[in-house]
Amino acid sequence: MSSTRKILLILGFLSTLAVIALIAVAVTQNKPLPKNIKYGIVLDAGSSHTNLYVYEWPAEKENDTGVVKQVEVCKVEGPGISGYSHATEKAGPSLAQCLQQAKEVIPSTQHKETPVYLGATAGMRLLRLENESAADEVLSSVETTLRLAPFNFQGARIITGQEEGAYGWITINYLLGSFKQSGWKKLLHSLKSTSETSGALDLGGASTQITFVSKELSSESPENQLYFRLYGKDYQVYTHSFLCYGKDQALQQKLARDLQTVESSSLLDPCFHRGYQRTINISDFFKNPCTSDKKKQLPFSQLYIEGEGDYQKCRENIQKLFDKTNCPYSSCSFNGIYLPPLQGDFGAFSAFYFVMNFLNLAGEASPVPLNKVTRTIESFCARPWQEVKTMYQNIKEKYLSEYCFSGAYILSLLENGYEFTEDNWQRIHFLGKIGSSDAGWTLGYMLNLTNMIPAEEPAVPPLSHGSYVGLMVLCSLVLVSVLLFAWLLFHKPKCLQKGVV
Ligand SMILES: O=P(O)(O)OP(=O)(O)OP(=O)(O)OC[C@H]1O[C@@H](n2cnc3c(O)ncnc32)[C@H](O)[C@@H]1O
Ligand SMILES: [Ca+2]
Repeated sequence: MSSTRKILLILGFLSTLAVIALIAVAVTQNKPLPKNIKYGIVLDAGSSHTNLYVYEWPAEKENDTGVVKQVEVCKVEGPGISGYSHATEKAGPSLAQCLQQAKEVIPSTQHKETPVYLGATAGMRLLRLENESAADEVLSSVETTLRLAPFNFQGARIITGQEEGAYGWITINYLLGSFKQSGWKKLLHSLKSTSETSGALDLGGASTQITFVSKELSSESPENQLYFRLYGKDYQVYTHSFLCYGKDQALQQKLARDLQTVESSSLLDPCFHRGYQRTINISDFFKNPCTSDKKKQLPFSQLYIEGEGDYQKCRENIQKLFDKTNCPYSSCSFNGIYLPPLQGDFGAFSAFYFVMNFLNLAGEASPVPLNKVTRTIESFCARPWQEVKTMYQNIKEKYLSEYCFSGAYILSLLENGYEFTEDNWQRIHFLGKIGSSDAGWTLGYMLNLTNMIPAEEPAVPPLSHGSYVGLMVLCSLVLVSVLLFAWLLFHKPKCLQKGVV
């Protein structure tokens, strides 16, 4: 054997060893490690009820977008916490059952390190205006209960309308993947979707929020203006929260107006179905900050409402809630509140979704045109109450009786209030969930408070560890093949030579 051949043989042998070693490394390094999962809990203490959400995410991917997902939602029995103003000590204990459920979902070893936040919205904002000490007592009752739970209590507070709007916007854009990342992921994402963010429309029981990125956002109204730097990109966001314009309080406002002109204790209401009857207690009616400016002495203590089922009249009636007379800015929504030109797509959730979904108008596949939406709500309102009740026996009477009003109110708010038109109506997407997570402010709130959304893009190598090792193995294989080929070519072994038997 010549010495060159010997060297080549040794080289070949060493290369084979190197390849085996590389493959072994690649296999062992990429063995799935036991997952390190983190959890977080947020309680959404809304005006109509409280929801407890449990979120989870892989610890090592904390700063990526779209990794946090909702794994549990628990609806607290009974009213929202503001409904305990006459028995404030009961507000905290009402949360016990959902906290128990969270204890069962989250492994007990993780309880102590799991943060729990409670954010209260418009119901508590109203109670604070009406009776500040009752609001404080409700908050301290829920704080006591949350501190007794085995989790890491991080606060119970009333969030502002601005926060509610902003966190709703962050939630949906985080879940939709609108906050892009660098490198390969960015490239992959840009093939799938546009890099624009979506606006957020939230309709609660007591307030409603509109939030979207606006290029034309001037400094006309600084309180409606927010700046975010997320994953290395700047966002100029417009937001406004209308207190008393959630769907329950809007109905109260409408009734307060109707009460100004009634002559007897009965009222024919076009926003309820024909044959529907409801009685309203007048004594507490004007204590509510949403109706107190319409306070009136009435010669009766109860109001008897009878449905009329007339959509057009109902719309005209509701329209009066939106005062379009004064606008101190270049453009306004209503009540003299600044609104820049509407821009981009919108995700509309909570009651926007509940109502449109019930009426089969959420258009999950493709948006339903505005004229069809109007026609559907009009004919729903015209149906007699007995027929509606028989058809939907499993739906709570409170919800069922108000879908006509709610449908008309949603159209009024969007068309008269924000001035959506036939054209940009199609850019509103009614959504309840995105993936497994509910659309709402809670996820954005937790992402912010746990610092999971960095201002700058996290510095990530373009290749993951696995891809790096894989590429190394591939290159080595190519190298060895080339060596082997070269050796076969120049030193044809005897066994491959023609004529050898
Ligand atoms: O944001 P705030 O104003 O504090 O209120 P909330 O958080 O309690 O409000 P939700 O979005 O939970 O609900 C909005 C409204 O929709 C009602 N609602 C909830 N689920 C519903 C359903 O399935 N069908 C119809 N209405 C529903 C609820 O009673 C409220 O009046
Ligand atoms: Ca809400």
